[in-house]
Amino acid sequence: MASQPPFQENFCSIFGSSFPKSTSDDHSNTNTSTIETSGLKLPVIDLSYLTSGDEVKRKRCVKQMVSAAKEWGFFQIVNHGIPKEVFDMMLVEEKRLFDRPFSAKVRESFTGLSKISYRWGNPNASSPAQYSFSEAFHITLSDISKFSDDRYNLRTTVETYVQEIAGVAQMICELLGKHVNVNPKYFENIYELKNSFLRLNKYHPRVFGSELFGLVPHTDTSFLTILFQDQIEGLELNKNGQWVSVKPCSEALTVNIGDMFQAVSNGVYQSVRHRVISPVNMERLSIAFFVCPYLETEIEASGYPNKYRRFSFREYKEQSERDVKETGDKVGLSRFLT
Ligand SMILES: O=C(O)CCC(=O)C(=O)O
Ligand SMILES: [Fe+2]
Repeated sequence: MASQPPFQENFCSIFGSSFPKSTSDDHSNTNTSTIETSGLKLPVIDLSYLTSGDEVKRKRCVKQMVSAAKEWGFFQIVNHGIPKEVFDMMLVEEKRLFDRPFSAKVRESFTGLSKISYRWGNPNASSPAQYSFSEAFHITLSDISKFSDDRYNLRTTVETYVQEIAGVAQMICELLGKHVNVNPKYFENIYELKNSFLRLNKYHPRVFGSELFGLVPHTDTSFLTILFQDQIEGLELNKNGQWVSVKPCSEALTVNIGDMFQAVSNGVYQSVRHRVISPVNMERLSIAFFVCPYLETEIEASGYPNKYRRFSFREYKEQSERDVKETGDKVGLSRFLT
């Protein structure tokens, strides 16, 4: 039984059978050409300096991270301390999950997850450039204990993964937050933030030779996102209007600032738009961990004058969902300016 969602049929039923030559066709106002990172180098931060006992090196490491969060909104981390087996096991489980028949993946209560945890394509797309050729599972931390089917160690593998990645996220959030006087209450115990979630992404090879989006350009709604990916490229971030490709590196995790961190840092740290270009002739897998507050958490900027008005995370999410439904795109923080 087929595991792949019926992307082509779905795309053609929405937009007709004419595929765009490339997604850039629909972005006439923006510069969509990608440049290599050779000239512009995404910062790589060696986290071992944080615990080496050398205060000068520790400070330099924090400074690098702070600069990257301000200038790029993205950086890669190496020597983060998570054993390789944790990622290997997680990839095995991710593959297994996506390899299930499509009919099982869309079925309610599959593995104890709710129906909305599985997503594919983009039901809100109003143009080809808003369509994502990928499928994903959203697993909130509060869902993990509900996994009914642990035949393949899915629950234990995901629990271990989240524990490890939440530890790294905790350290980064605290360091970045402290530097710009963000209220530490936001990052008190990240592993307990049950609204945080994992998003398992599977990108399908491009069809009809067209350059299409695996994931349409977006910013993350989280405080912080930590991404693990296989060795297939495709992720691009926008720096000063240009798309810069992020080179896969087996030892590195990619970290990015989300909208909530931009808000609480009063715009000092940048939540940057990024996208995934569909791979050629092969599949691509990634796992993103999103640190999110509870729905009722009040998000307050910490600066003078405040750039953003106070809002709850629920308000932000509901507004974004409405905007996506109406326009195919999230308007984001610009709606919450003072
Ligand atoms: O798969 C990737 O490289 C990026 C994933 C991403 O941006 C997301 O899930 O929000
Ligand atoms: Fe993202």
